[in-house]
Amino acid sequence: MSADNPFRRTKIIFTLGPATDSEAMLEALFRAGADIVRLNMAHANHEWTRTVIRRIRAVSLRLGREVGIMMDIKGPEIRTGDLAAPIELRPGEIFDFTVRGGAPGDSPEEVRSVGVNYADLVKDVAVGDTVLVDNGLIRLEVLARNETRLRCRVLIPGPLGSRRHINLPGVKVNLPAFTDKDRRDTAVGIEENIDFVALSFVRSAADVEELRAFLAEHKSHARIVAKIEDRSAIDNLAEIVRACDALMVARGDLGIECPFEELPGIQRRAVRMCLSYGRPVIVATHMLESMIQQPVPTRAEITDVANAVYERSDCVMLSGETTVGKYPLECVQMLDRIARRVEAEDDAPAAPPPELTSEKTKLLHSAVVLANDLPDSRILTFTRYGFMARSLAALRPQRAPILAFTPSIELQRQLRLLRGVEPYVMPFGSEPDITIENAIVFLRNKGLIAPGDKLIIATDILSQDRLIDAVQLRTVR
Ligand SMILES: Nc1ncnc2c1ncn2[C@@H]1O[C@H](COP(=O)(O)OP(=O)(O)O)[C@@H](O)[C@H]1O
Ligand SMILES: C=C(OP(=O)(O)O)C(=O)O
Repeated sequence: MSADNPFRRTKIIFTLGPATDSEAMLEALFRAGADIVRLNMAHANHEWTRTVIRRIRAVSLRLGREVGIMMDIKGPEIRTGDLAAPIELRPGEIFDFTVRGGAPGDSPEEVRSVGVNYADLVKDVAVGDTVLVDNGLIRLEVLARNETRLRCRVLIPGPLGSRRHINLPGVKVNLPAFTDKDRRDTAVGIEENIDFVALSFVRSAADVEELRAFLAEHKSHARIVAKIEDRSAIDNLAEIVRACDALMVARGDLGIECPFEELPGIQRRAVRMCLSYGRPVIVATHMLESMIQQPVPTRAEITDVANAVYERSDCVMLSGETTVGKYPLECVQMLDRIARRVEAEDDAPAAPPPELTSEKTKLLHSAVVLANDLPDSRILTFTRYGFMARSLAALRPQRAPILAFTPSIELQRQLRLLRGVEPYVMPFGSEPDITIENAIVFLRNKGLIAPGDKLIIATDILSQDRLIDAVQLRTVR
């Protein structure tokens, strides 16, 4: 397909923050092709959350481009508290992490300190252990501990800002998978009708099931994204992939919790496993990190993004680049540009399909085989619950986009996550044939198909009063 192909297959997620939460910036980012907005609940209060969700919906409506909203809840994540101003930690400095309101009274005047959101930190960590702060940028060694504080020595110094993430590699943290804060955050998300909940530090399938039960109890249809971030997630990868609706390779934390040289292999294995189970997969963090400060990425970053596209991930994700970065719009444009270019030249042979268990998925597989055989064809499908679109996306057609029609706006937003799927909202007609005809007229009016184009239509059709599964080949007239 040509480089001016209107359909980018790889989807773009960006994290919302002060750099991007204005109406004007949202509009620019949606026009640039952003598919999903992520809200990181480590940094968001409920008032801001509600305000920005409503703003996103209003801008979507105005532009006629519905995007998905992903609420990223923090799970068993340990963070430092708020600081009025960053503390510049010095090499060799003695520094306290305090819990249960301990210190400053508990610490001598010359020892500086910060609060931590996890009271049992002082129990889980032993003298001699390493504490890493802010994605591993700052390193401390534990010298002593009591009920209310950990006393440490700074080994690798740096500036300590507000709500910095603490990693304790190898330490089994005794926090629940789905915390009270997560429940409160998710309840707000459900009220505001979010499309995805991303659960941080998923350690087993049971963690995903706990969130699923909560969503069901609150009658939410939000899809669950399991973030794999540590060693237990890697050990239990297959069961987590089976339990979730999508996986996120959260490389920020993975690169700290596991030896960093293992990260490329872990990414490759996780993406392949998702493809083999037909689960969507997101590659996240540091994709364009240098663009937080600079308007152009490094060559290595360009290649990293391309690699995620070559691996056939569903989505690539931006974090600091769009929360606090100087060039958020340029970052989305850059991902768009790299993905389109790589997709245009990707002529790798079709990947082996995921295990096809039902007759219906076998039929859809035949539709994808046909599409791969017909240059410049498009797949059309009609989906009420997303099954058809998800199954087709999982089969990774090589070039043909999957144009998915649904009567549900919620489903349209959720389908934005899927590689190769372009979702459209359209009421369904009284008979499948009428719906297909309406879809073709819609696409022609939008200039998305032209006479002579081949359409492979995967849907059920009415035959002598019976609905039968069918794959049709039509040429646009
Ligand atoms: N809603 C927000 N409000 C203010 N700052 C934010 C927000 N979301 C993210 N940030 C800032 O952007 C940085 C990078 O974003 P992200 O990767 O989502 O966070 P983190 O690395 O803290 O998990 C954060 O460390 C934080 O300083
Ligand atoms: C996406 C990640 O999680 P967070 O930004 O929430 O720490 C990550 O660690 O890569």
